Formats: sequence, C-alpha cells, structure tokens
Amino acid sequence: MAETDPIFQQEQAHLSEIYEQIRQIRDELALKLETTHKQAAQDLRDMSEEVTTDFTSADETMETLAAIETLNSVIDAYNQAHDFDVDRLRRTIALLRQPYFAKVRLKMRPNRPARDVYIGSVGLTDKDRRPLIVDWRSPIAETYYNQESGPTTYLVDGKVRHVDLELRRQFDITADQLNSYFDTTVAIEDSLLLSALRRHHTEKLRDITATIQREQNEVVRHADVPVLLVNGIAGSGKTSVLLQRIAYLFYNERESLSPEQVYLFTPNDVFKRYIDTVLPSLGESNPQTFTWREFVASLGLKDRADGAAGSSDRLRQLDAGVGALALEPEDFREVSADGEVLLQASQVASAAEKFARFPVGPRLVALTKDELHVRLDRKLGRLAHDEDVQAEMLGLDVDEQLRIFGEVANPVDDAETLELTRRYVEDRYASAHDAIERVDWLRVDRIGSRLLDGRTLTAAEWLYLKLAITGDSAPAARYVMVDEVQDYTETQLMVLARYFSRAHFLLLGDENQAIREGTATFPQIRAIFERTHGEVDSCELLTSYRSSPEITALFMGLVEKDARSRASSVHRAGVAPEVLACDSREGYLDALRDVVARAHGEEGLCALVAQDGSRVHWLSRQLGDSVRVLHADDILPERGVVLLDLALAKGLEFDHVVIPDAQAEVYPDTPLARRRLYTALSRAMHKVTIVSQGELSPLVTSALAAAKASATADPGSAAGAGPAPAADDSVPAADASMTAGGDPAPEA
Ligand SMILES: Nc1ncnc2c1ncn2[C@@H]1O[C@H](COP(=O)(O)OP(=O)(O)OP(=O)(O)O)[C@@H](O)[C@H]1O
Repeated sequence: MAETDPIFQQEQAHLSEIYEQIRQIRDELALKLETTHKQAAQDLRDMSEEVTTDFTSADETMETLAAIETLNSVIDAYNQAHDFDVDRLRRTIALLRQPYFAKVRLKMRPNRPARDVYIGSVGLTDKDRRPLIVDWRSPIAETYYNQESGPTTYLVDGKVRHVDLELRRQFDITADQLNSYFDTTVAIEDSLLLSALRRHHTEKLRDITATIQREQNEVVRHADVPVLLVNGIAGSGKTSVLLQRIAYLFYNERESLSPEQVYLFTPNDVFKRYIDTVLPSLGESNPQTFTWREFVASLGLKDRADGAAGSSDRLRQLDAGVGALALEPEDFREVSADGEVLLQASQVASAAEKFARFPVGPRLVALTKDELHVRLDRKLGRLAHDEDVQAEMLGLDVDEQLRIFGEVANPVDDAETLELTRRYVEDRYASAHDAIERVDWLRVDRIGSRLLDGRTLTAAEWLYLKLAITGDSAPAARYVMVDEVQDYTETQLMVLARYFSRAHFLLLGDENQAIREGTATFPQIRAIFERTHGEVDSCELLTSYRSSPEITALFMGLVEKDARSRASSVHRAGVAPEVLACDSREGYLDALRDVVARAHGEEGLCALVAQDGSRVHWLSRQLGDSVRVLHADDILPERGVVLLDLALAKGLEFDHVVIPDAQAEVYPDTPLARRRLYTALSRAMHKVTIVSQGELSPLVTSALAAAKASATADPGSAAGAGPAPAADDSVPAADASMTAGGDPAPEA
C-alpha cells in the first residue's frame, strides 16, 4: 500500500528531508558548542591570569574587584550564548525521536495558495529563521486542535485570525520513518487517538500532545483567568491536560514566567516522578510540586497538626475575631538575632501602640514594621558606640573583614572605627530586620487561641490567621494548579486561596471521586474562590479516554442522570462487566480464585481494588501468592494480578479491575459509598469483574440497570452502548450467578 500511495511517498520524502536538516542543525550546534567551549575556556584562562588578587590597600582592592567583575561579565555572556545553543540542541534532539505528528494545510488569504504547517512537540527554524516545524503551543497550531475543517480561526495576541483548513493530516512517525498517515475530516475519527488508546496499561503518564482533544484543548489554551475550575469525569484526561496547560503557559510566557512562579499541588508523588519524562517540551521548566503536607512543612509548620480536616467554621471564626480584635501587651514578642535581644517585647508593643487608631490588619502591621525597623536601626547605632563591640570588630579575622567590608579594616580615627563597627553590627544582626518583616514579633498562637476560646491552632489555622492579620501572600507565585481538587477540604482551599491571593488558579477534579468524608463540594470550592478571586470560570470534560463504553456506562450509572446522559467513551465496544454474587464463603473464595487464575492468563495488568487496608490484608491471606499486594512506593508491574486498596488505586489505571468486596455492607446506598464505587470501577480500561460475598450492593444493581436503560434509550451513544454480551471466557464459579447486562440476580 505504502509503496503505491503517492501521498505516502511525498510525505516520506518530506520527512526524510526535514530529518536530514534536523540532523545537520544538531551536528552544527554540537560542533559550535564544542569550539565555543574550548575558546571560552582559553579566554577565561588568559583573562584570569591577568587578574592579580591584591587586597593590600583600598586602591588595589578596588582594582582587583573591578577585574573580577569584568571576568564575571565575560563568563555571563558566554553562558547566555551557551544556554541559547544548549536549548536549541535539546529541541533538535527531541525532534530526532519524532520530528512532527501532524500537519494542517491552511489557506490564509483567499487568493493565495494554501500553506502546509507541520506541528511537532517543539518548534524549529532553519538557518534563515523560516519555520521547519511549529511548536504545538504556537497560535497557528490551534487550528489542528480545533478539529474543524473548512473555515476556522485561531488567536494571535488576542486577535482572531480567520483561515480555511483544507487538510488535517496526522502522522505515525518513528525517527525518519513514516509508519502511516491519516487524513481526518470529522472530529470523531481521530485515528491517531484511537491507535494511541489501543494499548494496555502503562505505569507512566503519557505525553498526549499529538492527540489532545477539542474539549481538552479548551482547558489547555484557556484564556488567563483568575480561577478556572475543571470538572471532568473519570479518565477524561484531567491530569494529562494539567501537564499540557503547564507546558503551554511556559511557552506562551517564556519571556517572563519562571518555574519558581508555578506551584503544583498533587495528592501524591506521581508527578514528581514523571513530570520531566512526560513532556519533553517542558524542557527544564519543572514547576514546584507540593503535596499539602509538604506545603505546610515548607512554611516551617510541620510540627503542628496540619489541620486539613479541621472545620472551616473555625477559620470563619478567626476572620470574624480579627475584625474586632484589640491587641494586648502579651501579644508581642521581642526581636532578637544572634542570641541577643535587640528590641524588648514592651518596645515592640509600644511601637504598635502608636498606630492603635487603625484596626488590626495589614495597614497596622505595615506601619508597625516601619517603626520597628527605625527603632532597630537606632539600637544598632547605639551598639556601634559600645567600646566592647568596637573591640570585637577590630578583632575580626581577615576573611571576615573581607567578607563584611570588602577590605581589611584599618581605621585611622574614631569616626572610621564607628563607621566600621556600624557596618559590623548591621551584618551581625541583619536577621533581625528579616524577623521584623516576617512579623515574628506577633504571637499569632496567643491571639488565635483567644479568638478560638482557648484552643490551640493547627497549621492551617495559624497560617490563615497570620495572613488575615498581615495581609501577606506569596508575591512570587503566578500560577497555582491543584489536581484532584475534590479531595481538599474547605479549610485547605481557604488557606490556599488566601496564601496565593494574587496567583491565578487552575483547579481540576471530579465531584464523583471524593472518596473521603468532609471534603469540599464543587459549589463550596466555587464560593471560596469567588470570595478571594472574584470570578470563577468553569469547563467540563465529559469523555472517557480510559474506559470502554461498557465500563463508562457502568460507573456513570452511579451519578445523576443529566451528567450520565452527556458522558461518553471514545473507545469501541468492548467486554460486558462480569458480576458474581456468591452465597457461601467457600463459593465466594472459589469464585475469586477463579477470577484471579483467569486474569493471570490475560494480557496487561489486573487489579483487585479492595475497600481498605484491612480487606487487603484479609484477601491477601486468602489468595496467597496468586496476587501481589501493592504498597505506596511500588512500581506497577506491566502484567499479572495486584491487590491494593482504593486510596492507593486512586489516579491509577488498570486493564482489568476486580471489585472483590461488592457486597451491600461494604457498598451501602450512601453518597460516599457511591463515590467510592465510582472511583474503583473507573480505574478499569477494558474489563470489570464484580464479586460479592453475600448480597450484592444495591449500588451495583442500580448502576447496571442505569447502564442498560441508557443503552436502550440511546444505543448509538458511546456511554449508552451498555453492557454487551458476556465474553466467552467468563465462566461463572460454582455457586456464583453471572450477570452481564441483564438484571443482576444475586443468588438467594
Ligand atoms: N487526548 C488524549 N490522547 C490520548 N490519551 C489520552 C488523552 N486524554 C487522556 N488520555 C489517556 O486517558 C487516560 C486517563 O487520563 P488521566 O489519567 O489524565 O485522566 P483523569 O481525568 O486524571 O483520570 P482520573 O480522574 O480518573 O484519575 C490516560 O491513560 C491518558 O493517557
């Protein structure tokens, strides 16, 4: 086929030509770096030999310092040129793996011929700065993700450009080999997506750059708004989209955005392990990644109870209390540094007292800080007159003198001694100014405990109150991303919203995966951020890229009808869920052993997702070596059968999921159990087996019925495809009844 297809031949020829150019660019860059490196090394050697380090007198010292400064600026210049080339080299190397994954043919103006634009994971220009490959994040690449044939638009610097998309072609390429190409005219036929999804579970998060879908692209390329809240069904790509959004922001704001300005909150360490391997286009721009606990610890609060589960009413009580707060003399603490008290608590209190006409809050704190800096300066001035301190200064060793004064101290008169001693005390007690800035002089615990009727403050409460009083926030943070936002409590989100009051938030989650009691609902999340950030925009992701239509219909059968009818799966019809309701303990264990034995013969990874740790323990004793118990830091095997609890399974995916404890007492008809079951089922890509010991959970029964009803109502829809006939290999266990798609009939 490929040999006789002229389009294939043309595209292969184009690929070979581009590949050769990339290779040439790589070779030239490598050579340039090597020669510049040698030249730089030689220049620096020559220059540094000319610099004599002479600190004998003030003049010599000045000259030496000036020479070192010149040398440093030469090094900086080399580094900048070097960084630029290294970055370009990194991009060419990334492209050698796969130069591009798509092209669009665009007619930019009516009377001009259409232009082919090749899109890759990073961009590259030739010697004359003409684009060979455009970056997937560039404005023009939006036409590819919009998935609209014919007239379409893209945004450049906020202006809409109208173009005609004549062709949208996707490529499967390995290095310089074109494996196949697909011309797509209808969004649904995303062949590259379907081939990317035709696979078994892999542990790593994957790079979805080539196949980002339209609804996902709306999040990735969303306008920069104060808060964007994304509610997406299980497997809709929230985590993947989050990574793409970060890469997009770094590209779009490459002149001004640095990795330290982006904070990423995740429930566990998965990101840290994978972020740099997932998105080569991120280069070295990895954001700062935190779990809630790490965040609290980074603020020096790790010794307190973190307070995540504390009632948000207490935060409101603190807010209300601050409004009417009168500070007491005991609310202040002394300012000290290097073991020395520099301002007594009473002096701090009297400084604050000067501004007592202002209510307790940022204004009062700022004025008090200024006053304290002045008082500290006065105190340091007095210390400089102290003869003992002057003697200390004169006794400093040479290294210390050079560090503090930039020269050896040799005062000729009292005035000079005083001046040097002043610089010495300023250096020695510099941290006192920092302590004033940090408002260490206020006893937040004492104030908080008074406002909370004598209770001690958790880390969350302490931070919240301190922010309320000082008005501080993280000034450097520009973007804060929170994955799995449904797992955060109101308290946690109120603290984050206030701490990052000037940053823009991207919050992603799934209301139906809130598997812990007491976490914030989406309306609560919205209300919190509306209070701190004004507006909250929202997006929905309603397609599952993970689970088959049968599995999607099953877990969506657990949610309210409106959301259910709008959700779908991109996959083709697969295997119906298998349900085994067993009466006796023996029969139950036989059925489970049989499921495990069969799973060993399947491709990919099967996971028994149990309700909690104690069930994992019990099941592992019953099933012995036939299953491997999975712990938090374990790497997922590629195949076989693993056993883990729901909390650990969260966020992961498996080819086959077995619910080994689907009985009514484990999954009663409560909202929490419903969300837990939804979460467990939605880990599955291709197959689900539900086994109960005793009466089947009513949730399973109603989910099966809902799936069946939506299949009947809308047989064409993906989610509504409903359970298909049982797969041939589903053999019921001895005393188990097998239900697939029909009415579940647990054995009486
Ligand atoms: N556009 C896409 N192209 C290819 N694969 C995709 C795409 N979007 C998502 N996927 C795949 O679908 C699966 C689910 O994605 P992801 O884990 O990001 O979803 P999620 O919404 O965070 O899931 P959950 O909330 O259930 O944990 C992953 O295997 C991911 O690689």
